[in-house]
Amino acid sequence: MGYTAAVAGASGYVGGELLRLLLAHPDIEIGALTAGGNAGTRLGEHHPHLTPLADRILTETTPETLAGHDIVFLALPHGHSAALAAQLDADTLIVDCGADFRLADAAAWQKFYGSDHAGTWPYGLPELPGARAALAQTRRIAVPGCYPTCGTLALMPAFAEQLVEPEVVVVAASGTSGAGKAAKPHLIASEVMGSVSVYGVGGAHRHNPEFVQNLSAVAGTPVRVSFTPVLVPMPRGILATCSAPLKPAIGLDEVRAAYQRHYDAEPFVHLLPEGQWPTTAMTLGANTAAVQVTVDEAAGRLVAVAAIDNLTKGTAGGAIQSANLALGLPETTGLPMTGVAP
Ligand SMILES: NC(=O)C1=CN([C@@H]2O[C@H](COP(=O)(O)OP(=O)(O)OC[C@H]3O[C@@H](n4cnc5c(N)ncnc54)[C@H](OP(=O)(O)O)[C@@H]3O)[C@@H](O)[C@H]2O)C=CC1
Ligand SMILES: CC(=O)N[C@@H](CCC(=O)OP(=O)(O)O)C(=O)O
Repeated sequence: MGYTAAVAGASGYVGGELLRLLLAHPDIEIGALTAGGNAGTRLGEHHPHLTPLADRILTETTPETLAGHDIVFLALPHGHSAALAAQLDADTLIVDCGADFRLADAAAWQKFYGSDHAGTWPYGLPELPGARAALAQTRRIAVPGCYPTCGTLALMPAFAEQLVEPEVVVVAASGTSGAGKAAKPHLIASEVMGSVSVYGVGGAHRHNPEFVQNLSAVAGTPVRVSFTPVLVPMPRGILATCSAPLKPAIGLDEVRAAYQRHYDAEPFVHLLPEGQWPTTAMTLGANTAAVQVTVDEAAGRLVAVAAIDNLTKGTAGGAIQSANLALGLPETTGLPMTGVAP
């Protein structure tokens, strides 16, 4: 059976990546493509790489243009999803790539996003314990932030198997497409190109509460997270380096065995052979996460590193992976396992 999908925000980076992946999806046909100020323009003006769709005209983003599809992917700035979702059929599968429905803690939402909390939808990270069952029964999906996808996958087995204390440090480097295509003051090309910089330091980044939510749920106890994002001069990719104090008497063999138990059967999470470390390049354009873990004996810490493509596993690919589950399709349908190199 075939499904139709509308993409709202089709002129943006996430919209473009959704369309690249949907063009290869055997069960989903691409329907309406919408935008904001760029409504009325050709898709090819924004995504010249999407040749088969180049002459499609972007329409306005309204409940009417999005209605009548089986699936609606929302790739819009934060704050737009609730009003649109309220006017679409309850039967429509809505996959929100924005943050509006990710957090369960209304106070944390208010603190980090400064607006009223819209609500909470099932969280689209299928690798988390219990997530697949929730996604299989929902018509509403909140796609995770790209940093939390990467860092949570790096640390999940350590918390699921109680190997570490609930105190985490995450330093994650991202390419610039994570910020979207709209001009931002900290993304002036001549300054970004020749430098690496931190931002959102000291617990200020809005992905902090998302990390806390994910890791605390897995650990079954509140986890404190110190997260520092780093901007690097490349278009795509996130590399998260994460560490936490090991519980007494936990060694490398036990740590590796735990990661193997959790990830050996995961289609998109690749635990690398011992000694090989993730790079963003190995995940470029693929819906995969590359993960490695070791023990720093002198420091008494577990160190885990994960790499993803922020636009693929980090957003659009993860969104389609979760949508596949909600539609009852094989989870891997239409999603690339292989990247692009060099
Ligand atoms: N980039 C990433 O790596 C990730 C992004 N996300 C989230 O995905 C969403 C999309 O991000 P991204 O593609 O990077 O952002 P972009 O800035 O690249 O694209 C935003 C899209 O939304 C449209 N838009 C903007 N304002 C409005 C409006 N008022 N009404 C209707 N449409 C509007 C834009 O249309 P127009 O061209 O007409 O302005 C464009 O199509 C965001 O919520 C983002 O936080 C989530 C995880 C990772
Ligand atoms: C490099 C960069 O700027 N990255 C973005 C995160 C992208 C992401 O995951 O987006 P949302 O949580 O907004 O959906 C940022 O730090 O704001």
